[in-house]
Parts: sequence; C-alpha cells; structure tokens
Amino acid sequence: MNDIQRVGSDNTLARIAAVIESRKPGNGGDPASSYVAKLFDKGLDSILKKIGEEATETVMAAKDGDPQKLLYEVADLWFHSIIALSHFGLKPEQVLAELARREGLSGLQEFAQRSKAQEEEPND
Ligand SMILES: N=c1c2ncn([C@@H]3O[C@H](COP(=O)(O)OP(=O)(O)OP(=O)(O)O)[C@@H](O)[C@H]3O)c2ncn1[C@@H]1O[C@H](COP(=O)(O)O)[C@@H](O)[C@H]1O
Repeated sequence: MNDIQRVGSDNTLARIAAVIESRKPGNGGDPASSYVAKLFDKGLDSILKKIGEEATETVMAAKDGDPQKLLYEVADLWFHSIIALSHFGLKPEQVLAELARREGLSGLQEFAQRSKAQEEEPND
C-alpha cells in the first residue's frame, strides 16, 4: 500500500471531524488557542465565507494549471466544509454514504429520473 492509499483509507476524515467537534464552544473549544474554535465563535456566516474563499482559490489553482496548489486548496475546501457540516450536526461519513448511494448510477440517468419526478409532481 502506498502513502496515498494508506492516508485515504485510515479514516482521516472521521478523525478530523472528531477534532472539529471537540472545538465547539459547548465542548470546551478555546478560540484563543484553536483556529476551529475561533471560527465556530465567529459563527455560521464566517464559516460559509471561508468555504466561498477556498472554493474560489480552488478554481484559481486549477485555472493556473498548478496541481500542487490545487491539492492544498481542495484540502482547505474539504476542511472548512467539514466545519460547516459539524455546525449542522452532520459528519463526513454521511457525505461518503450519500456518494456510495449514488455509486453506479450515472449522473445523466439520475438527472433524467429527477426531471421525470419533477414533471409528475402535481402543480400547487
Ligand atoms: N486541517 C486543518 C487546516 N487546514 C487549514 N487550516 C487553517 O485554515 C486557515 C485557512 O485560511 P487561509 O488559507 O485563508 O489563511 P489565513 O489567511 O491564515 O486565514 P484567515 O485569517 O483569512 O481566516 C489557515 O489559518 C490554516 O492554518 C487548518 N486548521 C486546522 N486543521 C486541522 O484542524 C485541527 C484543529 O485545529 P485547531 O482548532 O487550530 O487546533 C488541526 O490539528 C488540523 O488537523
């Protein structure tokens, strides 16, 4: 197993989510010593602002054709997304479960099913 396979399979997301959870104000997070606690302290708008920034930086890294920068920015984006999930009491495992549920279902097929369901919805 190489380094990338090892890191990808050792539950890194769940461990980071557990640390993030421990930084919540009610769990003893200290904004003076923790970046995550400070962000929770600032509130949801600040968390969402970071996601917007990291998403923009992700796009810019890709447009610049800089793969290393792209990796860093996607890591920042995932990290701040996990903080947003935590704000709503959600865990990365639930996102992984949703992706697993979609496995094998073509995006085009899923879109067609969704469009058909919307067409069949009774009008208000
Ligand atoms: N994975 C991360 C991680 N990724 C990015 N960051 C921080 O997220 C911020 C990203 O913001 P920017 O790139 O915009 O940099 P910045 O200009 O310093 O940020 P702002 O002042 O604009 O908010 C930086 O301060 C990074 O240090 C992270 N901070 C923490 N973690 C993980 O979270 C854990 C808990 O961290 P603390 O809560 O600080 O103990 C750590 O042990 C790590 O595992």
